[in-house]
Amino acid sequence: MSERPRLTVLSGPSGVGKSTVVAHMRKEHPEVWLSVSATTRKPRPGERHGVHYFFVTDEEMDKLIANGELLEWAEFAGNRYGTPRAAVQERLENGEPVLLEIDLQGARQVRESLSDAQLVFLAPPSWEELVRRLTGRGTEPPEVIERRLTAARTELAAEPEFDVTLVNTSVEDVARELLALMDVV
Ligand SMILES: Nc1ncnc2c1ncn2[C@@H]1O[C@H](COP(=O)(O)OP(=O)(O)OP(=O)(O)O)[C@@H](O)[C@H]1O
Ligand SMILES: Nc1nc2c(ncn2[C@@H]2O[C@H](COP(=O)(O)O)[C@@H](O)[C@H]2O)c(=O)[nH]1
Repeated sequence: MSERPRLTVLSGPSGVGKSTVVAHMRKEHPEVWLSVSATTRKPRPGERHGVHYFFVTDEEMDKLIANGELLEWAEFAGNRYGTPRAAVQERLENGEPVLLEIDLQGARQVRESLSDAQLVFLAPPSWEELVRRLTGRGTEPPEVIERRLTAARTELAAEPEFDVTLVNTSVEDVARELLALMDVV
């Protein structure tokens, strides 16, 4: 057992700013390793296979799940997402810090399988600001935004399950706090 948590989960409602915070953090600290998830979602403009996600078909996702290749997986707002197990295991065996950016269902599964994982909840400054960010991103049609906001109510209610809550008012501040929690700085 290590003295500090070696795997950190960053979770929080869709649109709260998880990817923005992680991108900011990794710009300054590219050594922080972020797991690349598999998803059945279609790529957004600018998203690249193997960089932002491994974009897979439903059949490929079925196989990943059936073969036990995912550390955790979940269905979120009509698509499936999962964390490839082997790459995470390899980093943990090398003693490298690992970061997962995943939804609440995935965070719960990680807590079950890796009891020393550190679960961090990213919260919006307000509900109105969350809606503004998710809508303002302009990547989803209104019906998908509605599904994500429905999920967000459940996710916000689960905040007490997490070890730490960070409120995403300032990307710079949250990125610094997350680095400190991961013991990178
Ligand atoms: N602190 C902040 N202040 C203002 N806007 C922010 C802040 N953090 C992120 N945003 C904006 O909010 C929008 C959503 O951010 P982002 O895509 O990072 O969210 P996410 O939590 O990763 O969403 P998802 O779970 O859907 O992938 C983006 O347009 C981003 O620029
Ligand atoms: N349980 C998992 N959730 C994941 C994973 N990768 C991403 N996510 C979460 O899905 C939603 C939607 O993501 P988006 O890119 O379509 O906006 C968001 O909460 C992500 O954090 C994963 O491997 N497992």
